[in-house]
Parts: sequence; structure tokens; C-alpha cells
Amino acid sequence: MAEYPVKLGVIGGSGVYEMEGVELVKQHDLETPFGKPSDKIMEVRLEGKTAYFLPRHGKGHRLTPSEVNYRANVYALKSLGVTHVLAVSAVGIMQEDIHPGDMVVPDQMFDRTKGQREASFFGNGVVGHIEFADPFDQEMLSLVAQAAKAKMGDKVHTGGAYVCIEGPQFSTRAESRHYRETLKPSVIGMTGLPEAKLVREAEMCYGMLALATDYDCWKEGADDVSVEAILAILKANSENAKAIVRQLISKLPEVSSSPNLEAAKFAIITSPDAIPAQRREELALLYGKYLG
Ligand SMILES: CSC[C@H]1O[C@H](OP(=O)(O)O)[C@H](O)[C@@H]1O
Ligand SMILES: Nc1ncnc2[nH]cnc12
Repeated sequence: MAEYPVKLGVIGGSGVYEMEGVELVKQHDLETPFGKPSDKIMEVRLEGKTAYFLPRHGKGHRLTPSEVNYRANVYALKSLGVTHVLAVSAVGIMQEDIHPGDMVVPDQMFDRTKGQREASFFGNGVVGHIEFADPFDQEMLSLVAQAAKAKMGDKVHTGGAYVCIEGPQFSTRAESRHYRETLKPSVIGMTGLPEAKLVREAEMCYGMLALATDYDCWKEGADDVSVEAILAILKANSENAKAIVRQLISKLPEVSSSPNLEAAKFAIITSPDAIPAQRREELALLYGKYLG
């Protein structure tokens, strides 16, 4: 594996629409072959390191989880040279030992979205299949966990699965209990997929800092989830999340040789001479080096 210079991109979720405490260098207003990202991307600097920040739902929280243009977001970060993507996400809690205000660094995912989101850069004449057994990058997992533990100690839970539903409605009680009993996830959210799949297809590394906000609706004696309760927890915790992101930026290694940085090397099965010219152009940034 070659070594690649590391650059962090942060996708801020609910309650995390800005990055304070860093020097703002520039705002990138980008167009991609897949449309416009959710918002302008902020280029920031901290302790000599450059990083990029994009609010997933746009400033003012304008896009539902199904409306977010995940392809444009991921492509735009790639076009800026990002190698490592940190997703910051508000999540419902699915295990008794996790409490509102805790943070979780999941290591697996279940896809319970309903196909309303563009979930691949492939298609329309170019067929590719990437390996996705471990959606989160090992290196990112340990960097995020270290940064989170330095700030929050044993309020940080590492490992466990994130189940992604379509939303925007929260789950029924029957669904919530079913997920708990069958999938046994740690947390539940609405945005981790297809984001993680696209990050892998774009040969970047994905990690998540999940902010535990509510017990969804499975837990007897706890209030059922509401946006009001989520926002109250996020308000109390978003400064911690931002401090963890700053810690992560400052502690990033200079280079990485994660295999995920070459995830598409053997993924494309379509003969190069069968690929339509327009698709070749659209995918040049991502796969030009493999398409010849
Ligand atoms: C505001 S509650 C539901 C909303 O919050 C989570 O967003 P994100 O993952 O972007 O932090 C969840 O996925 C829903 O989109
Ligand atoms: N209970 C929940 N279900 C889905 N997404 C969430 N985001 C925060 N809480 C959630």
C-alpha cells in the first residue's frame, strides 16, 4: 500500500452546523457531476492542519435525511483532497448501558433505508462492487475513540452497530423493539447510509462520532423520542462534540496507508472500452486512474 497525505473532512449532523474555535480559511461553493452539496464547505486550519467542514442538512437544517444529496457531499469532499471523513450524528440509544449525553463510536451498520437515496457512484454503464464488510475504517475508529475518550472518559462507548432507517418519522414501538431484539444495535439514526457506502466507493476512510440523545421508544419509563428532547441534549453536548473534532484534527497522522484509500482498485468489472464517454468524464476524479 502506498502512503497518502491525510486530510480530514467533517460532516456535521443535527445540532452541529458550524465549526468554531478554528481559523476559517475559505468557503468552497462547489458544483459536482452529481449536483450541489448540502451547503458551502468551510476550509479551516488548526495547529497547522487543514480540514473541511460541511453541515449535512445545510445551514438552518433544510434537508431531510432522504433529501440530502450524499453523492454530491462525498464527491465534493473528495475533490478537495479529503482522505478521512468524520460523520457527526445524533442517534437514538438501543442499549441499556448507553445514556443520553454519552458518545458512541460504532463499528458496524445495518441498512434499513427504503431505497429513496442515490446510494452509489456506479450505474449507467459502469458497474463496480466495492468490499464493505467493515463500513468504518479501523484507523478512523481508533483516532475518533481516542479523541472522544480524552474529552469524555467513560461516557464514550466504542463498537456496536448503527442501524439506519429512512425516516423522517421516528420508528414505531414495534420496530424499535424488533431492532433491539433481532439486530441488537447500539444506536439508531437516519443518515449513516448511504454516506458510508459512498465514502468507501470514493476511496476515503469513514468514522462516526455518534451523540446519544434519546431512548427512541423501546424503554419503559423513559419518554418517547421527540425533536425537543433531542435538541436539549444536543445543545448541552455540541460543544463537547466540537472539542472532540478539534482534538481529532490536531492529532491526525501526516500520512495513512489504510486499504480503504484504494478500495476501488479491483472493484470495476465493466470493460474500459464499454464505458460511455460521459460517464468516464463524470467519474474521472474518482476512477480515472483505473479507467485508463
Ligand atoms: C433532529 S432528530 C433526527 C435527525 O437527527 C439525526 O441527524 P444526523 O444523523 O444528521 O445528526 C437523524 O439521523 C435525523 O436526521
Ligand atoms: N430515535 C432516533 N431514531 C432515529 N434517528 C435519531 N436521531 C436521534 N434520535 C433518533
